[in-house]
Amino acid sequence: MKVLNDGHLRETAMGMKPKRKSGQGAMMEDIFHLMEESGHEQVIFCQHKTSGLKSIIAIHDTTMGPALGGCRMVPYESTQAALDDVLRLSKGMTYKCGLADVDFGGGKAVIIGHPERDKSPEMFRVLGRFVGGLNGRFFTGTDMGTMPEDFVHAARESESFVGLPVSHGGSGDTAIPTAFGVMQGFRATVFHLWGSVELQGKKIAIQGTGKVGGRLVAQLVAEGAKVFVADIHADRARELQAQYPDEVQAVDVNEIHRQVCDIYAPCAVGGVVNDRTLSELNCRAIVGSANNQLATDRHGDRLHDQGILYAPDYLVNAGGLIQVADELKGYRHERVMEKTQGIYDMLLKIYRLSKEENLPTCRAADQLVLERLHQVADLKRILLGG
Ligand SMILES: NC(=O)c1ccc[n+]([C@@H]2O[C@H](COP(=O)([O-])OP(=O)(O)OC[C@H]3O[C@@H](n4cnc5c(N)ncnc54)[C@H](O)[C@@H]3O)[C@@H](O)[C@H]2O)c1
Repeated sequence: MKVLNDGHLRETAMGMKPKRKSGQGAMMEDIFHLMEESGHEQVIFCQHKTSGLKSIIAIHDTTMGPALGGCRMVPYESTQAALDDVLRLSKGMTYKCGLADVDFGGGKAVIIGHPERDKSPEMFRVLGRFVGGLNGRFFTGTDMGTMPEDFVHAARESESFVGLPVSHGGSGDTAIPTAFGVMQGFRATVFHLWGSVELQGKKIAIQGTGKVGGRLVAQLVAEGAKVFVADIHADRARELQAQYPDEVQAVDVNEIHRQVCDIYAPCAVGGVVNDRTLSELNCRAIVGSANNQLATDRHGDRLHDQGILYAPDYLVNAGGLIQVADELKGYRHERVMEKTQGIYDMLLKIYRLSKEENLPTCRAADQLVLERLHQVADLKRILLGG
């Protein structure tokens, strides 16, 4: 088995920047350097002239099973930017699958193009054929810039697609298990800090009140928490305040991370724990659904030094992944929720490991992923007959 590089998930995918040479052939050399640095197994470039498809598929690690990860459509400014993104995101998926205890590895696809101008059914059928050609090594579905309907076209060409509309056999809105998983994160965190899972009276600041954040507000209010909300669409936050005048307070979008509270819950964009915000935080813990909340692992170290408990985002927001992974076994909602509940125990395990070894929680989580990878690799040494 290849050994993953520790950490650096939130750094560039490759850790160290390779030298970029000019001239023909330089790109290929760089790609192998990048793949070696980040531990990738395979990178596939796909292009199709008629439909205009330009896509990169990155398979990071299949020790635990076929690679699984969304397909993003972004008008990247260069092929290199697309490559960097797909390498970073696919590696992140290995870590997410590792802690979510699903039998999948890390992968991701990107399409270079504008989601509003460049899409066509033909483009997604072509993607379907390229993904199908990987013969079950990679499964994909929606991500930024792609919609369940896009993959209805892709699914005509291969069975390697998840997250289709419910009318086409998909499992529906992943925000439901994602929010449920974040609630497990809240409970484990208050239990670790205050010895009880009760959220009654806890002050929780939610940044982003969309599909996940909006659900969290309703669930937290039902449990008696005091909730602060902020959204770049300020009307969304104000509507929630109007709906729950005694429990919810709308806050300026630039102030939410400074709110004096028990838990700060980033549920919008990544990189919110950075050089600027670190000294402005007034929370006891950070637990939220946003991907890549730490600008770099170094910011996770700083949180640890500041005594702020950080729930690793790739564990806490794994409910959506658990749902789409379950589609490939014949979707069962109860099974998804049961597995998502496991986020509670896994987070407590990370908090304990962090305390015992005086390790930042983001590094404790990475360590557990590496242990799982080694365990799975070891059991796969046993030959299956037939
Ligand atoms: N939906 C899922 O299943 C899922 C799964 C895993 C991770 N996540 C992550 O959780 C986060 C929220 O997902 P979602 O499905 O609720 O998305 P969403 O688009 O429904 O909601 C995001 C909300 O954040 C607001 N927002 C955007 N930028 C903001 C900012 N700078 N400050 C405050 N608010 C801002 C938007 O106006 C929107 O209301 C995203 O980072 C997403 O990648 C979601």
